[in-house]
Amino acid sequence: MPPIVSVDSLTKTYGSGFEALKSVSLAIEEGEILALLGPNGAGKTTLISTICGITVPTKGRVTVGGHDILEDYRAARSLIGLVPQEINLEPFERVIDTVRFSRGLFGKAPNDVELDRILDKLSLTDKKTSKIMELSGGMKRRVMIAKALSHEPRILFLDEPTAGVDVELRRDMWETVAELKADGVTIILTTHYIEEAEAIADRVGVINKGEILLVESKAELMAQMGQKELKISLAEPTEAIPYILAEFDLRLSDGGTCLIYTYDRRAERTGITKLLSTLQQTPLELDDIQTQQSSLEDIFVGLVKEQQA
Ligand SMILES: Nc1ncnc2c1ncn2[C@@H]1O[C@H](COP(=O)(O)OP(=O)(O)OP(=O)(O)O)[C@@H](O)[C@H]1O
Repeated sequence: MPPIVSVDSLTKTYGSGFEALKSVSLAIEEGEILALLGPNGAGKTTLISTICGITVPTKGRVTVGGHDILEDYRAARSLIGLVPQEINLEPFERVIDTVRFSRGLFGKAPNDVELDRILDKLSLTDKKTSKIMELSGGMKRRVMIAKALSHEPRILFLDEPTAGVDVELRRDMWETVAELKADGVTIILTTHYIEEAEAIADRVGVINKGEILLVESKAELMAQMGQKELKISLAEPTEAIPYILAEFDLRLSDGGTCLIYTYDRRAERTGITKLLSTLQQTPLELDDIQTQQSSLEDIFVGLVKEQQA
C-alpha cells in the first residue's frame, strides 16, 4: 500500500533566512502512530504545518492520500485533522456548537449522529452543552481533538498533546490516542517526552535542527534498549582478554581496567553467572561490578550529540 502521507525532500527557509527544515523525507503508513521526537526548536511544528498546508515549503513535495498538498489543497486537507499546540477555544461557546462549526468549515453536511459518536469517544457526552469556560484543561484538550475529528479525517496530527499536562491526564490522552488508532485513524504526534513516544508510538522519528536523524519501529528501538551492559572493574589493568573468556561478548575499556559485557536483558540466560565463574579461573582480579542499560533516552541524546559534534 502506498504511504498515506509522503514527504519528499522538504526544505523550509523562513523569511528571516532561518532553515527550519533541511530536505526532510518521510513516509507515513496508514493506521500507524508515529511520534516525532525532538528538542525545542527542532522543526516539529514546522514539519506538521507544512504537511497540513499551513506553511508553504521552500522546496520539496508533500502528498496526502495521493493529493499534492499545494496543488490539490482541499482534497488533501479534508483527510487531515490538526490539533495545534495552543488551546484556542472561545470561552462562551458551547462544546457541541464549536464542534459543529469546525465540521462546517470543511463544507461537510451537518451530522449530529457522527458528532455525538465523536463526543462519546472522547468522554465528552455529558459536557455536550457546557460552555468551554466551564471545562477543565484536560476536557478542553479533548474538545480540540473533537473539533479536529469533526469532518471525519483519516489522519490526525497532534502537536504536543500532553505538554504541561499532569501524569494522570497524560495517561488519559494516551488511552484516547490508542482508541482512535483502533478506529483506523493514522496518528502523528510531536513530543519531547521520550516516555510518551515509548508508551504509544508504533514508530519513532527523531528530529533535530531541521533534520530527521532516525525513523525506526519502536520494537526495533526497544530491541536496542534490551541490550544491557555489565561493567567489570579490574584491580589491575590487563593488556588482553584471556582466551578462556573468548566465548563471551566482551570488550576492554578504560585503559585495560574495565571489561564490558553486553547481553540481552530479556534473554532467559544472561550468561553472567557463567562469566563470573569463568573469570575466577583467570589471573584477573575483580574490583567492582556495575550494570547499565541503554535507553531510548541514551539513543536520543547520543544522536543529538553526534549531530552537534
Ligand atoms: N515564522 C517563523 N519565522 C522564523 N523562524 C521561525 C518561524 N517559525 C518557527 N521558526 C523557527 O524555526 C525553528 C523550528 O521551530 P518549530 O516551531 O518548528 O520547532 P519545534 O520542534 O516545534 O519546537 P517546540 O518543541 O519548541 O514547539 C525554531 O528555531 C523557530 O524559532
